[in-house]
Amino acid sequence: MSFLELKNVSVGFGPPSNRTEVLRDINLSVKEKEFVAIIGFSGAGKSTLMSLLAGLQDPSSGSVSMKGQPMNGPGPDRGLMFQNYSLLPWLSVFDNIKLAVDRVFPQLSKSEKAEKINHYIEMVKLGHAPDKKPHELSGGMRQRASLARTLSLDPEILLLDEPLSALDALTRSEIQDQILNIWETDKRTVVMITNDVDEAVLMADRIIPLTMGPGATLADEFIVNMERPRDRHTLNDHPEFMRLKSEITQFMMDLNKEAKSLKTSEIIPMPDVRPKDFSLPSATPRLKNRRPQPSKPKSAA
Ligand SMILES: Nc1ncnc2c1ncn2[C@@H]1O[C@H](COP(=O)(O)OP(=O)(O)OP(=O)(O)O)[C@@H](O)[C@H]1O
Repeated sequence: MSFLELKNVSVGFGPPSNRTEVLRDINLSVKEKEFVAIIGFSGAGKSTLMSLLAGLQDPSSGSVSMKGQPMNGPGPDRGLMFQNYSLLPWLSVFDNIKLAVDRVFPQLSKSEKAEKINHYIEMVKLGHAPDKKPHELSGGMRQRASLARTLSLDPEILLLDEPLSALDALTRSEIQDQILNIWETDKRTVVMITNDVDEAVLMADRIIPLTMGPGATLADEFIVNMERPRDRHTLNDHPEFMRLKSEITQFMMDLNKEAKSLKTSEIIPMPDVRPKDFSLPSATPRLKNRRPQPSKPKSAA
């Protein structure tokens, strides 16, 4: 049985007379403890797909299920992490996480909650900053606080929606390593959306491209057959990394080219309409009068 499953799912927005089908005929089956990356271009429908997996969006047709049960709205068993950190600005790192822990684990004592919160703060290496407010943190630290909050809910599946795309390359690598460490130690199921081929190959077991929208669907998957833990320092020389990177990049470029050629073939022929001449007969002399006219040379008497 699949842990998470989408069957023939389509999602459309707008009234029937002006409907846009964003996702069409999506089939996805994620196994428990698997790390799946979905890669796609901006605007393809990646966030819509993530909202479906989180239970924030209902499919227009088809079914979404987790552990064999139909998905009914969002729940703490699915930990969602976005590109924007969504921390409450007036609360410290500790209190931002506490807010979530209070909600999901009301039965825990105060000290049990504090232990749990501190455990995840340490895990994401923010042990020096539990009392800091979001505006006192760097982007990477905010994203780590957001990761700690997501993890503190003990979700069965982590849904990561381009969580690192706003970060600089070094911070991004650091948090990638932390996510991988957590995934390797805790062995949770992860679905991550990214637009970065290197990131997908470094982290995932399988990479599934999302085609260009409207009517985006999942293309054939690429299996990442590389031993773990993967060493980012030697990755660029790994033949499997090089092969996958080149094949996936080529596939995505072909998707882009195909989408562009579809768009240009959709040009609607327009009637040959010429604009009417609205100029006033008096306009030219009036304009002329604004400029000082050069005085005419006096003719010799
Ligand atoms: N609630 C909505 N109502 C109408 N259209 C929507 C809605 N949500 C998304 N869309 C449209 O669906 C398409 C896909 O949006 P989505 O945010 O899923 O793309 P994306 O791949 O995540 O983009 P990006 O990478 O730029 O965030 C867009 O054209 C968007 O305008």
